[in-house]
Amino acid sequence: MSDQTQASGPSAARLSDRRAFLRFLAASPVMTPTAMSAIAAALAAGSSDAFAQSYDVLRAPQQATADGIISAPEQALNVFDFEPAAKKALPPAHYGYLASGVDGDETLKANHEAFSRIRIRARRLIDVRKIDTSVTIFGQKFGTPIMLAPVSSQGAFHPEAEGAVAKAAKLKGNGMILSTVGSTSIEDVTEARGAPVWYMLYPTDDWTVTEALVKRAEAAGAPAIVLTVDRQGGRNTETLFRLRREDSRVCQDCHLGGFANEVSRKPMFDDLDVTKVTNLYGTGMTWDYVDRLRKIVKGKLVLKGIVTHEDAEEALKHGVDAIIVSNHGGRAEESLYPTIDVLPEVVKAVNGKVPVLVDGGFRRGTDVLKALALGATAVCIGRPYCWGLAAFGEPGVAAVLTLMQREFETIMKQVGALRIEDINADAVTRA
Ligand SMILES: Cc1cc2nc3c(=O)[nH]c(=O)nc-3n(C[C@H](O)[C@H](O)[C@H](O)COP(=O)(O)O)c2cc1C
Ligand SMILES: CCCCCCC(=O)C(=O)O
Repeated sequence: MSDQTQASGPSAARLSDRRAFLRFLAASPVMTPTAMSAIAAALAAGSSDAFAQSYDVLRAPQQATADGIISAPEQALNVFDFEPAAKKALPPAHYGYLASGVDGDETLKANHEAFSRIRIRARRLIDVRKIDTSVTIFGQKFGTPIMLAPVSSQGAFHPEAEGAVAKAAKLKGNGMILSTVGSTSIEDVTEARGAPVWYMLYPTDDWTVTEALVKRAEAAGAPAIVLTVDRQGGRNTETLFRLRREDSRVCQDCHLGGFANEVSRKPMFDDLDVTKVTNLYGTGMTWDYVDRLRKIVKGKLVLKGIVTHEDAEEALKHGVDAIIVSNHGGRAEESLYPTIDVLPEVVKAVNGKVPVLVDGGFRRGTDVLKALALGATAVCIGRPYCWGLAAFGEPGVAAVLTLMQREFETIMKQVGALRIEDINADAVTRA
């Protein structure tokens, strides 16, 4: 039996109730209906060790990936398994958009690699049978500190786009941030999530348009407006351009008609006059813009893209309610520090005054634990849930969220943390 399965539930020997055992197995993302029936049959036959007998059945779907690419979400061992499946499912240009960093993708790679330089310190002899992974941010309670980062144009990954993501997030209790340039309106996403979502704002160069976006998001119940501030200078998405060489037709179809046309195809711009919008990213934006926004945002104002203590201090002076430490998943600048490495300086500067979230390269439950130990209130993931979406729609997203949450719960128990508040700096050390 895998350590992962063992850590996630009671062993068969301790299970007196067959139905509870089956419920536990059914919750596994690697479980299929066929495997379930075989295990149920083994149990009904009074097998002395049905769990051990059923193990081969449980693993069978994973062995069935002839080309090494999963063909069903339950075959996945971890979130990385979804990336090749997404690549297989998508046109090269769409996969290239998702996969791309900037220039040689150095920041993108560094974000995840940095986690291996942080080691975990585990405490022993703590009763970890019952743990609580919930977090409350701005009065909103989530079942997990793993939130979904804003990712634009999810219709390029799956026809159900952000709607499928929101349904999976509802199922798994994850908070969600919708991009300005999402393929789905905030009203539809809120309905699918069954709770308000945060709204990520790109600062268009037409204030009337920007103001209308904020008003619409707030009318839909968004408790937070997340201003992204890390795209002011432009970028070179080389990986995307390389893959587009294989697939130029798709991109020409999508991007015909220039920037205003491209923006107007996104539902959040419905009924807005976008003819004056030439830029989304606030090339001329300064802290005055944050002040201006602060005046019109009725709820919480969050800055996404902060990577230095200087800017974190400035953000506090300008009345910002939370910070997301982010380098846009390595899509903003080449050669940046990994976000997990700059998180401590931001946390120190903020000194507990506002929540600090972080994203970039989170792929494992241990990555999440490390960030919380370094002072993050929550973390966000971007590409992993889009891999799940692209490959399998809503069930794919749900499986990604389940796998990351399960790994996180396992490591919480292993280090002896019963609640999120128990995870502190003692849990990590530099390798
Ligand atoms: C395809 C794609 C589109 C994105 N679109 C947006 C966006 O519209 N607004 C934004 O603030 N960040 C956007 N991001 C960045 C994510 O919010 C997040 O910072 C990043 O994906 C986190 O890194 P990860 O993908 O390694 O988890 C995008 C990222 C990707 C991969
Ligand atoms: C008009 C669509 C542009 C979307 C840019 C979204 C983004 O932030 C990204 O990283 O890509």
